[in-house]
Amino acid sequence: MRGRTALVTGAGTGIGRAVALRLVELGADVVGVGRRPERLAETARLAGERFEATPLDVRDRAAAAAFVAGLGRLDLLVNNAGGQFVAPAAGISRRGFDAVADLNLTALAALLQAARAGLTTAGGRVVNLSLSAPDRGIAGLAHSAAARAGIAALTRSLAREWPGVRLFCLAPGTVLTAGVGDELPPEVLARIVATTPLGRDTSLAEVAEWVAALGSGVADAVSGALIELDGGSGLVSAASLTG
Ligand SMILES: CCCCC/C=C/C(=O)SCCNC(=O)CCNC(=O)[C@H](O)C(C)(C)COP(=O)(O)OP(=O)(O)OC[C@H]1O[C@@H](n2cnc3c(N)ncnc32)[C@H](O)[C@@H]1OP(=O)(O)O
Ligand SMILES: NC(=O)C1=CN([C@@H]2O[C@H](COP(=O)(O)OP(=O)(O)OC[C@H]3O[C@@H](n4cnc5c(N)ncnc54)[C@H](OP(=O)(O)O)[C@@H]3O)[C@@H](O)[C@H]2O)C=CC1
Repeated sequence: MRGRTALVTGAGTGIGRAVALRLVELGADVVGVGRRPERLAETARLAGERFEATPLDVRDRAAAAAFVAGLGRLDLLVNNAGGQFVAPAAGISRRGFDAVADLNLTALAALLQAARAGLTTAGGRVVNLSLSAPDRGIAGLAHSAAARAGIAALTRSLAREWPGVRLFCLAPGTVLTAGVGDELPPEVLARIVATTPLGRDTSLAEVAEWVAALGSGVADAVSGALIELDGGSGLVSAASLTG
């Protein structure tokens, strides 16, 4: 990855931080964004001088577009920033649905649009983070599942439209980050992991390694693919977070 520039959204915590650190380790120059400067500063401390942090809310269209345009050539874009709240569909208000759809799909699409010129110039690669089995439905995450299924469709569509740019949709199952721990009680996480065919979660290091591999060109014969990094959980039955 030496000599290549990568942009990682949500680089201050969890998966985003692990991805940023792995890319730096492999020689890339990494730009990391997120809303909380103190979280990004911690990633910067761990990563060293080839990591540059910029506080940015990806939902702020004007700021995000200006920032991405300023980067110029872009070899790798990792759209990792995302999240949601768990609620039955009947308990999700219009604002709640819009907030989750915007963060996880519409803002991501806008960032891709802004990055198109830089990615095309570089013959770049894109890894869009999603969730395992969104197209099979997730009880308790109707808004997020809809948005994440949209990411897979967006990834395929752009793979058809943007010649020379490779796009991947990487969909982890359960990755035991602090973020997921804040959203889901341990018993729910344990139940999901236990019903996974491989009987295990997906580690941060595994997600980071997949992003690095896809970003480095190992899968250059592929574009538009949905890769479910979930121990097979999506094959058995779609998850239910409501019991
Ligand atoms: C097999 C699958 C396993 C699952 C694996 C998933 C893992 C992960 O995703 S790990 C990442 C964990 N972190 C997160 O998910 C982030 C946590 N969530 C948030 O940061 C926020 O909820 C948000 C960014 C998604 C939305 O924030 P914001 O735009 O600031 O929204 P507001 O607080 O202003 O609220 C807007 C709207 O939404 C309603 N709302 C918020 N929380 C809930 C809730 N728990 N239940 C129902 N509704 C909620 C809120 O009330 C507002 O609506 P109105 O009241 O109508 O104004
Ligand atoms: N952990 C898991 O089991 C799974 C996670 N995922 C997805 O992987 C991604 C990372 O998850 P994980 O690391 O576990 O969770 P985190 O909550 O730790 O990561 C989310 C990151 O996104 C950033 N972020 C959120 N909103 C914005 C915004 N508006 N602008 C810029 N950055 C933002 C957050 O930083 P800040 O708040 O400072 O802005 C944070 O660094 C998410 O998209 C998540 O949904 C998918 C499947 C499973």
